[in-house]
Amino acid sequence: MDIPSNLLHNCSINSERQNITVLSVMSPIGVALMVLSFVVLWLIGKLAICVWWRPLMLERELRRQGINGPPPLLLLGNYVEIIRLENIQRSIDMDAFRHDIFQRMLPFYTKWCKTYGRRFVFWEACEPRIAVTEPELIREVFSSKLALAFGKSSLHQRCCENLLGKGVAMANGESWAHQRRTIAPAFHADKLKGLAGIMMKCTEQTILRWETSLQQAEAVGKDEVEVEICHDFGVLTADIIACTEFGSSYDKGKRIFDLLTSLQELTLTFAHFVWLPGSRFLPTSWNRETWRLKREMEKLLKEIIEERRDLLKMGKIESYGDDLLGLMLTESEGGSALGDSNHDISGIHSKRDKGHAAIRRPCFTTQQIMDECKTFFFAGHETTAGLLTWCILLLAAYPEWQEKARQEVLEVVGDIRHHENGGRKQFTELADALPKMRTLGMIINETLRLYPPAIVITKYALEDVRIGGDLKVPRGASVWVPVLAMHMDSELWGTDAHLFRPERFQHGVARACKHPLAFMPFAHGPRNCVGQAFAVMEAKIALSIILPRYSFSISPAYRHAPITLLTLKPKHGAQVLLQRIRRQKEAPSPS
Ligand code: HEM
Repeated sequence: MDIPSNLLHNCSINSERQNITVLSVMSPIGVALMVLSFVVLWLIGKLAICVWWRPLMLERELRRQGINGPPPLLLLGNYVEIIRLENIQRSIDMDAFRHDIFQRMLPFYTKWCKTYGRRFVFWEACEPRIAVTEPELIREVFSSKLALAFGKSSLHQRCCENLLGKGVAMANGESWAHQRRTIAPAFHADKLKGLAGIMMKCTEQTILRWETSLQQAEAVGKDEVEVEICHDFGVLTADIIACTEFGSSYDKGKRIFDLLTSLQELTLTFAHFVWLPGSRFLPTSWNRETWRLKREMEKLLKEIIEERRDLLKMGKIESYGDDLLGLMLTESEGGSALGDSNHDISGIHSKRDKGHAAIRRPCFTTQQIMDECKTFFFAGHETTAGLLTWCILLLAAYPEWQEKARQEVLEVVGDIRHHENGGRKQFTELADALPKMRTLGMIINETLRLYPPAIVITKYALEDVRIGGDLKVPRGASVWVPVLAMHMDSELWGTDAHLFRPERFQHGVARACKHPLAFMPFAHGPRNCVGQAFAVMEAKIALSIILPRYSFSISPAYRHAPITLLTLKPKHGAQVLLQRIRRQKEAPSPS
């Protein structure tokens, strides 16, 4: 049927008039309210998907595969139970310097393992973690093949946002691959040798402080003094990383690290609230203090970066230098101070790599350089301080190993204080001699086995991943590897797994236990610790300077109570008694 055109015209005029009337009737406040309610509804919908719908789907998927676990609470997951069990353990000290600390450190794991088997799921807020201990599965998760499929979860990233920003340790996918390629060569053996001098000088500073205390004790007729090495090694490793990162800009670098330390303390205190959606945007006193510290720290970092750029522009320096900052600055301008950046992670080829050389090497922005600087400080400071602390505590408890290590150092490099005027040659000689210190290497490995600074490693699935043929890790779930449990597993290490026996490493790491990958203090694969060689070199240098000069025994004040505060630490500090070693035939000083 034909509709007369004038009728249609009249109709459309009428509806337009109605629309205009509706809109003109609504006040601006009404429009704003309407928009606001849409936004609120959208936010509620999004929140419901994140905290309820998606976790529900993940839980169903895992249950379908026969992976069960303790029932999670909405929003909190199993946090309440985890914290409750941890608090019980933390409130008591151990009765002796025993090393079976696994039950103490991961009480919830031991409990749920018994109920649900070794492969089970638990929830940190809205994120499921699948506990996995089969070495072959772990090998696959750490492999190059899956390096881009696993990464860091958003909860993890939120937790560390103020400390690490989007640096390599928190990056995912292609962004991670680029950052890793760029920084990895800075940690290669040839570059590290050049840092031996800094490591020696910083250790000398620590020793100077001990000397002052010893002289005061000797003045009142005592021949030993108590030192708290957890603090002292914290200062030492912070000094080393500040010098190696910023070189000549050390003073400002030190101030930055003080700010970062305060930021870390704040973050740790309030870490339990990070799962609350939006909590980090609220103007609470904690957030305001965090923002202030972050602003001040980034201002200083920018100043250091700009100063270095200006010096080069004015021709006062020939290159950006070979401290870590210098290497990254060269890269930021498209240079190649870091050389061919494909070493460590060969086998990972992102989509962009193929054929696009220009895209393959995008430059670092100033923000990225700042985030990398923060990352090196955090990743490289407490971890190595922990290694040194536990190592000296163990040597204090096992004097026969202390003496073996001392004799080895004396045989390989002698008492290093006699070469203080040796200059650069002496530093490279020391760096070259480090691999010969095999006993020290075995002691360091055994320390890292019993007291690994990172007691768990979590790998978040950025896409659906199938591992071991039978396990599908859905996107949004994580594989959770209890490193400490693997290191203490008597099936892998034998019935003496809980004992300090450095000799188990005498034929190398691969033959120390039944599976070559069961020892993983630095993780494995392309996303392992980029600073591994740096850390071992630092520890060996510090020990080879300290051991020939002093002997250690455990102080009666020491209470054995390991806890995790980012890394594994002694809760009440690490008090040892320090005594000067007087050798009968002191070699004459070359000076
Ligand atoms: C005893 C000392 C150290 C231990 C036990 C250790 C352990 C680890 C572990 C287990 C990881 C993997 C973490 C994960 O995937 O969740 C890691 C990553 C990392 N470590 Fe270390 N670390 C140590 C020292 C250092 C040092 C000295 C530096 C730098 C100066 C450093 C820089 C890094 C960086 C940048 C990453 C992230 C690598 C990436 O995601 O590609 N670490 N470390």
